[in-house]
Amino acid sequence: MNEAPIGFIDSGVGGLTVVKEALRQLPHENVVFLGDQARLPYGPRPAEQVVRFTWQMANFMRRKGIKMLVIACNTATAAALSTLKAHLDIPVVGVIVPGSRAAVKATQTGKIGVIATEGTVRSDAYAKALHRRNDQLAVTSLAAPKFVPIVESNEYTDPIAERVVRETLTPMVAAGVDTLVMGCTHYPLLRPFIQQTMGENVKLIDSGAETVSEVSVLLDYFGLANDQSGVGTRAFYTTGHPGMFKEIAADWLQLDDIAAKHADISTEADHYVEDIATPGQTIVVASSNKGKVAEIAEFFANRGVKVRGLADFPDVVPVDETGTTFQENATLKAHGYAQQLGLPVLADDSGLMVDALDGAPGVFSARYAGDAHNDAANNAKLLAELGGVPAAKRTARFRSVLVLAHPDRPEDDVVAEGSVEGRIGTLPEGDNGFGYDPFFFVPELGRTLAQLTTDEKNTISHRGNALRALGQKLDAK
Ligand SMILES: O=P(O)(O)OP(=O)(O)OP(=O)(O)OC[C@H]1O[C@@H](n2cnc3c(O)ncnc32)[C@H](O)[C@@H]1O
Ligand SMILES: [Mg+2]
Repeated sequence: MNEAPIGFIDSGVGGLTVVKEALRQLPHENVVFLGDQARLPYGPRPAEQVVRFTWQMANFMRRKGIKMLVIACNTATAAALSTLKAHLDIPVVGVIVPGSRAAVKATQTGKIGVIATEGTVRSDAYAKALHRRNDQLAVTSLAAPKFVPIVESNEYTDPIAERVVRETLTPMVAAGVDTLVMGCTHYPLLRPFIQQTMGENVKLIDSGAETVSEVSVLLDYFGLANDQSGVGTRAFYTTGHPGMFKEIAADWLQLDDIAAKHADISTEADHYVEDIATPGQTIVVASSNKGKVAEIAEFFANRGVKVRGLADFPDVVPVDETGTTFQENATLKAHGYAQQLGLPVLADDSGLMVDALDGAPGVFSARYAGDAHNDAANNAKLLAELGGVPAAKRTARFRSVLVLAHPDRPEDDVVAEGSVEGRIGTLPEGDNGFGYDPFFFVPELGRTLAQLTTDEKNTISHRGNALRALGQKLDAK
């Protein structure tokens, strides 16, 4: 029995048509889905770029500890399946072969139609796969570039969708096929209009649904099935906005409690990398600041890595921050604790730099008012120092420098930094975060850092930016 999840990746929500089928055919399996909505459509993009985007999705999924990867996207299958299969040591399944196999089985007249994105049509992947099975088949391929945007904008039941489908499929109707492959996982959402246009006698092939039957066979073949009783876990990620994603997902999957999360995959390697941090791995963060540890833990949770703070090591001797720069202090902390614990350690030294105060409190941010970590006293002192300074002159930034140190390779530090620009307010706003967050106003968001969730704060904060930079450096190593 294997409890690891199956990963499904797509350029957008289309892959959900495959997930829907997986939930029906394989209810015990744990499922992770990622849609790259921020960069769709994939169809018109050059194949070389689709390969890079697909690797970023695959590397994100590897961090989730998946046991099998399903490329629930025809464009990505056509461009990237062979390279992913060649490098990954888990089974990788694309949607084109299962779709072709079903079409060969279904046709009576040998006339098969394929509708797909420009990229898939250009690759000729379906015609090749069909002809490999039977070179007598007459295959008509047609690009339907307008279908994906209609589905992604949640207009797939509108009259306008019906008109677009009718107009696009005119040449396909004229071709007189008896079987039509929906060669893009978005298209099954338009199925009623496609069937109506093609006529009741034309058999529609849902490549995604066929793929799940293949997944099911492979799970048994490789002994990877999950026999747990009850329904498996489902995790949904989108690189776009979770709001619209949830609407379509809830409608299509008929689930009302969909928790969709934003995923940032821009820092994932766009090629094969060997050392992906895998679930179960633990990182020790050299900090006794709970807020800081929570933010770093949230960042790594998205990558399946567990974070432990110094609170988990009560016997450790505190390391003094005697440096004059963030980097010196972060280095002192990372090495001091790595030596004591004999484990790789990540340290953050960070602080607030206010322009009107010549960069203060800077490295002294934690102990600005004297006692270390008295947030209320630090904030009171900050306000007093800025008394009378007008809003426009209250510009400031947070900076974070991260140092990752290895106990046995002290010369091998990985250093990364990040910052975020903002303005110091006059009244505290919000209850989240820590330190100076309630006074740190981010103009683009119209909110303070204390009004954001941990996840939201990480997407823009100095620490989030530093963590993403660190991830990139580790992947490049
Ligand atoms: O040294 P460790 O144990 O990691 O915890 P610390 O809080 O002492 O951490 P620093 O020495 O790096 O001091 C950073 C201080 O800067 C401020 N600060 C840093 N990042 C912040 C953030 O994201 N939000 C609000 N204040 C922050 C806050 O006052 C922190 O105590
Ligand atoms: Mg400190």
